[in-house]
Amino acid sequence: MDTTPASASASTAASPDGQTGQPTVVVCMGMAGAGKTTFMQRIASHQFGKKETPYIINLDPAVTYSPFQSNIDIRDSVNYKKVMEEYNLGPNGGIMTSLNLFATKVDQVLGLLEKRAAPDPEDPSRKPMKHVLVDTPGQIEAFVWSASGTIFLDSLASSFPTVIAYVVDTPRANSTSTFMSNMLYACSILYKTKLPMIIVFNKTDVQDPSFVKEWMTDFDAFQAALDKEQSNNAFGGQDGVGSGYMGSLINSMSLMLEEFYSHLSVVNVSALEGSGIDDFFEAVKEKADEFRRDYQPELDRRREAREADKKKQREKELDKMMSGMSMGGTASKTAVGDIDVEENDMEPLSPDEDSDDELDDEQDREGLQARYEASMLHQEDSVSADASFAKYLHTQQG
Ligand SMILES: Nc1nc2c(ncn2[C@@H]2O[C@H](COP(=O)(O)OP(=O)(O)OP(=O)(O)O)[C@@H](O)[C@H]2O)c(=O)[nH]1
Repeated sequence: MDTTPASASASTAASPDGQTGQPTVVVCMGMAGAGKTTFMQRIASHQFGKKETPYIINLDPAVTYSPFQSNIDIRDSVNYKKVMEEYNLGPNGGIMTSLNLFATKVDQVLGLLEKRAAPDPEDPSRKPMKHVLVDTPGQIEAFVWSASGTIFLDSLASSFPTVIAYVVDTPRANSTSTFMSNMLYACSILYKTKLPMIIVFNKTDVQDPSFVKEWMTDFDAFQAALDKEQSNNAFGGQDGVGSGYMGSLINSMSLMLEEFYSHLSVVNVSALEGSGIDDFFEAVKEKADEFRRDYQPELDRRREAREADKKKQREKELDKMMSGMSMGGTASKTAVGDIDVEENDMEPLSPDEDSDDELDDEQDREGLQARYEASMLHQEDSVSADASFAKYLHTQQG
């Protein structure tokens, strides 16, 4: 599905200071209980403390208590409990269906964001927002692997630099196997979303995070930890068979993940105590630059490819139509000619007149082709005008 909004090119628009002047969207993800909501609250209050009012979006329909006020909250539009009742769904199905229902409003969400990101003519002193913070459901799969999650992420990324903050529960990642599971999960999110990622090791007030850096940069250190766990029979299995298999699997995966690690930013924070938040925003800045440098051209390339495909398709249809017309033209001319001759009592055409007619036919064809192309162009103009108008309406409504 093409979710590229009309404003896609806005992401490269530069402000007078040479910066793009656009807010960066930070999408917080993480397994249930990793501390996403606490982290969201912490980064939001950090921004308020710097007099940089963030724009907050909550996409978790099932959250019962939110310690911060959201500018856009899925719960204002969709009643998760009613969705479960009406569609006879369990919790995960309820979240996915609520997200699907809310995805129909993605244009409105973008309209509101764009309105808020643009200067306000009525209040020229208003500071442009720097960050849009998005909270997502703890059931990551319901968001990342659902159509609606893709629609939200693609739409945001086609309008603003967008980065993923993947929050990890550090105390629960201190064994090689849980660490590896977390990293594989993060890797699959990166692979699916194709967006720059920051891994946020949270709860560092209760777990020293130094092992993280060691395991991610030093293969021997990871190997040593793995051997230690294996010798304690941490992976189970009889006569060491299970542990041997797990050990070598984790070992090969850690080699495979080396490339993944090299593309990540890693920060250690305590959402509860507030440490590491400056480092986090430094990483966001870096990743936003990376988005503009590496991801934006790819997004633009994909959009251009889609447009080239559409153009090719139109040309194909035009060719089909023209060849249909030339066949139909001959057939109908014969038929009409026959009737004309009979009904109007006209003389049959002389060979000379016939060849003149072929020439006229050719000119007609060229003229028709030109008119068709012109009308297609006009249609394109009116489509983009419609899109701009729709966008304008959204911003007016917002
Ligand atoms: N010690 C400590 N506890 C934390 C930290 N961050 C979050 N917690 C605790 O971890 C628990 C889960 O935190 P939440 O913020 O609700 O986690 P979540 O990822 O939003 O959870 P879901 O809403 O279930 O997806 C809570 O008891 C928090 O107080 C931290 O930095 N340090």
